[in-house]
Amino acid sequence: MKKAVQFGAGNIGRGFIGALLSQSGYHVVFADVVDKIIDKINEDKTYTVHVMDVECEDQKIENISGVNSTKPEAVDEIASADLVTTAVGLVILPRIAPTIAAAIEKRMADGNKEPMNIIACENAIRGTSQLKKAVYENLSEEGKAFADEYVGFPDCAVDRIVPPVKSENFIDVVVEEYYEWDVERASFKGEIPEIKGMTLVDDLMAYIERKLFTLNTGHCITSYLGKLRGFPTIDAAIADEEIYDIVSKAMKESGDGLIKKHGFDPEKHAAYIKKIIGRFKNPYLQDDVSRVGREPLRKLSPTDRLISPLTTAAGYGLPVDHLLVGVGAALHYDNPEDKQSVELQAKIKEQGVREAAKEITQLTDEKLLDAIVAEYEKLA
Ligand SMILES: NC(=O)C1=CN([C@@H]2O[C@H](COP(=O)(O)OP(=O)(O)OC[C@H]3O[C@@H](n4cnc5c(N)ncnc54)[C@H](O)[C@@H]3O)[C@@H](O)[C@H]2O)C=CC1
Ligand SMILES: O=P(O)(O)OC[C@H]1O[C@](O)(CO)[C@@H](O)[C@@H]1O
Repeated sequence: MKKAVQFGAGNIGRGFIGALLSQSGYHVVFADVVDKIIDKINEDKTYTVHVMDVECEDQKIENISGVNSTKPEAVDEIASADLVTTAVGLVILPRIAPTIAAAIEKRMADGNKEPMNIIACENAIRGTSQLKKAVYENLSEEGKAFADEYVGFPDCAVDRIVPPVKSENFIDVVVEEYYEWDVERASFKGEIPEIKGMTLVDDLMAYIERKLFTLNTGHCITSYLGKLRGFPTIDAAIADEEIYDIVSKAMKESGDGLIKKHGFDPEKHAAYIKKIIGRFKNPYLQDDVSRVGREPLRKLSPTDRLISPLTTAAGYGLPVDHLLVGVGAALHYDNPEDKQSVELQAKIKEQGVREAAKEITQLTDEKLLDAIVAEYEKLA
């Protein structure tokens, strides 16, 4: 049986990627830092994915085990794996890189020339490439040459909404029915693995931007406006007519930029937006606005879901009024439990909103910055 190591036994690890791999005939080793989860996986050897949507279904996930990712056993598991996937969060990738590098060195020492592929399933532009860079920083020169030949690093886009939902068994997960996992065909080494639900694509950047700058753009604007108006969850926020109006128009503005940039079909893109807003309304997910808005500094960075669509659309001379409202709302995000939100609010207090926004977004267009400040002030 083929073996996959899934770094991160969290929502996406258990509710999406690990589940698909197990359903595709892999033994899945979950590598995490939380022993409680690892121990439970090893004890039960199964958990349930509750698909809760228009149609509901329970899926039993089997052929699984767990390992603490910081222990030497994790290196051994990777050294004998066919596939490694991650869903740990972008900031964690550099922390798992030394373990992956050690496993590649071990494969080389063992003379194991079977190809292995590593895919980072994170919300980011080319997350796998970022992981590869960190792994190579930890490899010897021989290790790098070995990895060049036998280790593939395909980038991907991942789309499934999996919020943490309390259930009787804490390793069970609640997911929406929809999922999309687009992986760059050209970067695989060896035979491309057959995985149910994985779509091979050639123009990955278009897929990443389509997902990140449609779903994630609309989702985070819903969360920031929802938080400002006291809505606890995404479905409650999107039910507010004004929020719905701003979010759908912001997604359209982002979409118009994407259509110009990637040549998407406008009708199909409008249908894609409509489908996503329908997903935000799923009442079973009870998705907390603070989860979706988490880490606002990352979300306000130049290449992420708020600023990149803004600069793309503005670059084509297209309207960006509702994206600007989204940025203004994000700057208001105030959650004492979120380190980045605390840092954001401290920066605004210290430097004023214009200077803080300029530093965080790295925008140089003075008119856009003026408009962001105006939206921020309107929302105050
Ligand atoms: N939850 C969602 O709906 C979606 C999340 N994503 C992305 O997937 C990634 C994971 O998100 P979630 O699953 O929601 O987060 P999560 O917080 O539920 O899971 C992350 C897991 O990584 C583990 N972890 C932390 N440090 C680790 C380390 N050094 N080694 C191994 N495991 C470690 C944590 O203990 C946790 O179990 C993020 O990049 C997120 O942006 C992408 C699409 C959907
Ligand atoms: O995981 P991030 O990047 O913090 O953002 C949360 C977003 O990711 C998702 O979990 C899935 O794409 C969305 O639910 C949400 O828009």
